[in-house]
Amino acid sequence: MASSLSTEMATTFLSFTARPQNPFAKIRTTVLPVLFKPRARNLSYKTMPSSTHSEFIAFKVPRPYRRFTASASAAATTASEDSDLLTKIPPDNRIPATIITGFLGSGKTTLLNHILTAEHGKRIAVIENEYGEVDIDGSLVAAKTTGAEDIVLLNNGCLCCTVRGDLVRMISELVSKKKGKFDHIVIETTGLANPAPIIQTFYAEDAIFNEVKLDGVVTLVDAKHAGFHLDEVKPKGVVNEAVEQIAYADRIIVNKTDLVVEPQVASLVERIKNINRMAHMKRTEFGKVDLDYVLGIGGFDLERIESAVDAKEDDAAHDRHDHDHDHGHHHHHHEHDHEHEHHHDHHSHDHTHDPGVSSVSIVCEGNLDLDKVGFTWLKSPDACHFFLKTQYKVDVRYLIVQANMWLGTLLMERSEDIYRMKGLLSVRGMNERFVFQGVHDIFQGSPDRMWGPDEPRVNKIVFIGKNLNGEELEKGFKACLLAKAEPNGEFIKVPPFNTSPKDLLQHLMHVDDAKFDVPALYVFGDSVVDACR
Ligand SMILES: Nc1nc2c(ncn2[C@@H]2O[C@H](COP(=O)(O)OP(=O)(O)OP(=O)(O)O)[C@@H](O)[C@H]2O)c(=O)[nH]1
Repeated sequence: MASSLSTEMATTFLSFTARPQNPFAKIRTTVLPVLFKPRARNLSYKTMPSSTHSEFIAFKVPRPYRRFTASASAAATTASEDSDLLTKIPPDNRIPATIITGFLGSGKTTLLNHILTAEHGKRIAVIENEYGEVDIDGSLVAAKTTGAEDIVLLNNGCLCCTVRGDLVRMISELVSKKKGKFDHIVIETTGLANPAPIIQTFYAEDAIFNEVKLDGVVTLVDAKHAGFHLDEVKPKGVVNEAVEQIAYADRIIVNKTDLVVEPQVASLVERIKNINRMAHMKRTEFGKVDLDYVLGIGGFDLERIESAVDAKEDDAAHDRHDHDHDHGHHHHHHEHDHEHEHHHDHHSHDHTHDPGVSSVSIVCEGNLDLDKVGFTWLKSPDACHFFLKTQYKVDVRYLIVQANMWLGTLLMERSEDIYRMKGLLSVRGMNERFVFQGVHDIFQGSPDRMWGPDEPRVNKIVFIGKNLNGEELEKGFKACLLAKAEPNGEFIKVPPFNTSPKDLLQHLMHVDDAKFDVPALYVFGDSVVDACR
């Protein structure tokens, strides 16, 4: 197998309600925020298939429900013991899947046909979601003579609610029966679908997660009618699908621009930006976009966080116009002073408490104190020693055990409201940028590339969600920044050596809580050990 187990370290995304057992080949340390929800105490686990995949996942619940979870698949390995783990990120070979969503009549099928008829060399499997008895879109889709490998599956019912299981089944079947015959899956939802549960399916269902990766959510917006749908006041507790579809998007296509005048589009664009400033946006007629705009987005890839936190409308001509309208709402702008002035930031965002769905972005320079922001890496030599005794090749620098403060608490208390978030952080003592992203209570974080020698260490976070209070978020975040004088911290390096998951468990069991703040753990491996105490 791979020469280094490090290349097998896996798994990042995990829902608190699901098991972390996905062997997709990425080197990651999963960082979980505090789990203080009752359901976090009902995590279910199962044995990892015996493989060389290895993962380590840690999170902690504060007392009295403190729970530390470590997960590692047992992996017999002859891995070299180098510590250069995080630079060896192997390709993610899972099949990418794109969700196309958008309100009724916004142009989803038109875009899909454009995708299917364009020359891109990809073999695409389509899952059509037709709500109701009659398969209308099915007959409209793939107007071209599709290649032999184009596969269209139809699902009657709404994928987002009643028949999510159907999606799992359809994708599983696709993978089991047609794997190798297609390169990409495109899922067209009904116009009334809320994308959240569909997105979550890709993380909550092992059968899918192990084979398919969510590439992105593309939302079509009808330039003529969207305003009306966005305005629609729903009864309490009922979501406005048009808003939700925009909020979860990685790409927003403002379609049917031929039907409206420019100022109308511009005002719609502003409105969309207030909901989602993370997504890239384009204006189109008949869904005519370059295909790489909608396929291969990497919307959920940590490697691509930067483009999301710096998102802007992709159409330069329209950017010009939009700048004229920039009144600081949700836009951030900052200048680098190149003196690494801590806490130096110039930014603005919505300082009002928006009860609807909106975006808040925080941009500021400075180093974060992980203890405060919500993560702690092991600082004591003992702790390093202990963790590096594993064969799991966890780089202790990134073994983040304690998740207890700002971000953790935020996610714990507000996960329902936080639809999506992405961030790029400068952490004390870490030479790499730390990137993270989340969808509700699914959270993923990892070190990314090194900071450049002259690169200002600027933190950027974008939240999209309900009831966001920009001022409060900013205050909470800034409280995590180190005081200016505080040194940049040092990593402790201890050479790793091997042990089995069981030994790891035993060791952890005897670790003093006070030292590690580890009240309990689970180890996943060839043998599952539940050591909750
Ligand atoms: N004028 C104009 N019409 C468009 C454009 N894009 C799509 N249409 C038309 O709008 C109608 C609806 O487009 P579809 O692609 O079926 O929309 P949809 O989102 O799939 O619709 P539902 O399946 O009902 O949710 C069709 O008649 C399209 O030809 C556009 O940019 N301009």
